[in-house]
Amino acid sequence: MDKPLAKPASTPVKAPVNAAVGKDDEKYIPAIDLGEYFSPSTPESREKLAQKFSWRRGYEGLGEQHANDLHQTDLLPDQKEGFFVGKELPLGQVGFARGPNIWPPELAETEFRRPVMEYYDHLMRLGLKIMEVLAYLKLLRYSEHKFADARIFGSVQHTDYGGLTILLQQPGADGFELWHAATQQWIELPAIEDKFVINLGDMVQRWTGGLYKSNLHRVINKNGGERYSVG
Ligand SMILES: O=C(O)CCC(=O)C(=O)O
Ligand SMILES: [Fe+2]
Repeated sequence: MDKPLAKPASTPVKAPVNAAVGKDDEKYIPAIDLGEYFSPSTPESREKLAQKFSWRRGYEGLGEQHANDLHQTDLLPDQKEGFFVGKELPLGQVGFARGPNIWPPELAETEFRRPVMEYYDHLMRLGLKIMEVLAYLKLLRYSEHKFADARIFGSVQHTDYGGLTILLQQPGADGFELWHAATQQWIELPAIEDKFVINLGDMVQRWTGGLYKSNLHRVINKNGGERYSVG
């Protein structure tokens, strides 16, 4: 059970995070002084934190976010600023928003960095709980491919609509094919023992602004028998 991180009553909280996550009977309220964070001592100290990094951590300035509304295109930039935090990672990571956090140097470790990361860890655990509700496992059996109709496949070409598909295929039971857009051809992916095929779905493609692709794939079971997979 996590301990609430509430500050002692004697400490003034200028702008507490307005979020509490119910966990059984307890509430987890991070004691993060946002007022302190958003009032840097000098504009230069704020500038040092700005999100000029490719991994998009740190400060995002007032008016930098400009959402688009398809029905009303004359809307102006948002009047909010933000601070983006993620898992603490070394430099040089491949992928979306992955790298070290950019912390405000003028705020004490115990006042800002530690409660922010503790709340981040708490939300990660909550996220996993929510994923338990959304995630499912499917056990698949494919018929042998002996169809005259060219429109019939074990699994017709598609992209996965969700987040992540983790596929375990029976060794030797090939049949998974991946569309390689650059060469405009299907690539056969052999089923290898102890190896997963990870498919990213449409939601991840949208989420990462297209950096990670929801790739087209299909299954043709030419193995001369049934084919099993689990995902
Ligand atoms: O069975 C396989 O190898 C692929 C299954 C698949 O593409 C899916 O379930 O979305
Ligand atoms: Fe799929």
